This record gives sequence, structure tokens and C-alpha cells, in this order.
Amino acid sequence: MRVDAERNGTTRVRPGVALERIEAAVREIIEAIGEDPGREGLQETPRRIAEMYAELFSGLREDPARHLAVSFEEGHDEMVIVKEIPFYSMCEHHFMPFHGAVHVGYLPRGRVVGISKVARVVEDLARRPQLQERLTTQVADTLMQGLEPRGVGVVIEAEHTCMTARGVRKPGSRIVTSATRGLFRENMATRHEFLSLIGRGLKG
Ligand SMILES: Nc1nc2c(ncn2[C@@H]2O[C@H](COP(=O)(O)OP(=O)(O)OP(=O)(O)O)[C@@H](O)[C@H]2O)c(=O)[nH]1
Ligand SMILES: [Zn+2]
Repeated sequence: MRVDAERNGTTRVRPGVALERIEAAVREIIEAIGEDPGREGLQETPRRIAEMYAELFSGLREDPARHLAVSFEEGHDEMVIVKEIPFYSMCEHHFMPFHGAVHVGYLPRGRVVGISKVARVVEDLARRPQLQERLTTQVADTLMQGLEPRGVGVVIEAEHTCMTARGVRKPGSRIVTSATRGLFRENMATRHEFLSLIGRGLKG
């Protein structure tokens, strides 16, 4: 147990995350790139990175469906949209962030959920090593199972820093993915209503 076990009121014991092992691995990386882990500016870096990973991957230990356990009967059966939900996730290929906005729509079957809960579902699913396509699918499927609505649509627009800061280096490029379920998939009018409400409808 380290003496600095508690800093800023946060405990270093994170269930399911071996902070000490991450720290050891980061020290190894620092040496492997030819840097000195004992240098003043780098001394605390292994600890910082271990805590950062515990935070960025905290969704691995969460069940996103728990946010949808409480819903209420509203008799509202028209489309509900939550758009521009900002998110940060980590690309599983490079462990570099991808970030942008999630737009979610659903057609309730009478029951609705507190609107913040949709953003909480996104948060749990984003805080894992991810692919944008999988994140999109998982948000749609979690809402479909948890709310049993007549349909769900999810569009994610994101910038991948693995494509902008390194590799092919195309800053400004944005990846757009979508997933539709139920009426959003089967009914063109519903799909178009969703796309137009999130500002991605057909022009003209
Ligand atoms: N489909 C998809 N691809 C992703 C995502 N995040 C990163 N990638 C891609 O994953 C691929 C990994 O390709 P590799 O050839 O194995 O790795 P690499 O040599 O680092 O590839 P470059 O990025 O092209 O330099 C790259 O094309 C990335 O752009 C994602 O969320 N979805
Ligand atoms: Zn990547």
C-alpha cells in the first residue's frame, strides 16, 4: 500500500482496475521511448495515467441499462430527441480519444425516461475501449431493451485523434455512424423525421 493512497479525497483503490500494474507498465513505456522515469516532470506520470485509465475505462464495470430502470407513464407517443450529447471515448486500436456528439431519438410506447438517463447510457458505453460503430449499436440496443419503445435512432458524429494527430493526419475529418431499430428502420417517414429533427434531413 502506498503512502499517497489518498489524494484529493479520492481513493486509489478502484474496483477492477490494477492501478499499480498500469503504473509499472507506464514506467516501462517511459523507459522504452528513451525517457527517464525519474525526471522530475515524469515522476508522477505513471500514477496520473493509471488514474486516468481508471476514469476513462470506468464504463467497463457499469451496466448502462441500470439508468433506464425507472421510467414513467406519460401517454406521450411522439418522437423524443436528445441531440448533441457530447462524448469522449477511447479508440480501442490506438487508445487515443475519439470525441464528438451523439444524437438519440426514440418513439415511446407511452412510457418515457428522464432525459438525462439517455446521456448517462452514452457515458457508460463511451468509457470503454471502443469502436464508433460498436458504441452506436450498443446505445441503440440498450435503449431498445431498456425502454421497449416502438423504435430508436442513433447518430454519432466524431473526430478520431488517431486519424487527426497521427497516422493519416486528416484534421477536421468527421466520422458519422448510425443505428436504427424498430420503426426508425422500417418506416421512411419516421427515419426522415428523426434526421430532420437532428438537423441531418434531406435538403430541399
Ligand atoms: N471502423 C473503425 N475504425 C477505426 C475506429 N477507430 C480507429 N479506427 C481505424 O482502425 C484502423 C487500424 O488500422 P491498422 O492498419 O491496424 O493500424 P495503423 O497502422 O495504426 O493504421 P493507420 O491509422 O492507418 O496508421 C485504422 O484504419 C483506424 O483509422 C473506429 O471507431 N471504427
Ligand atoms: Zn485509433
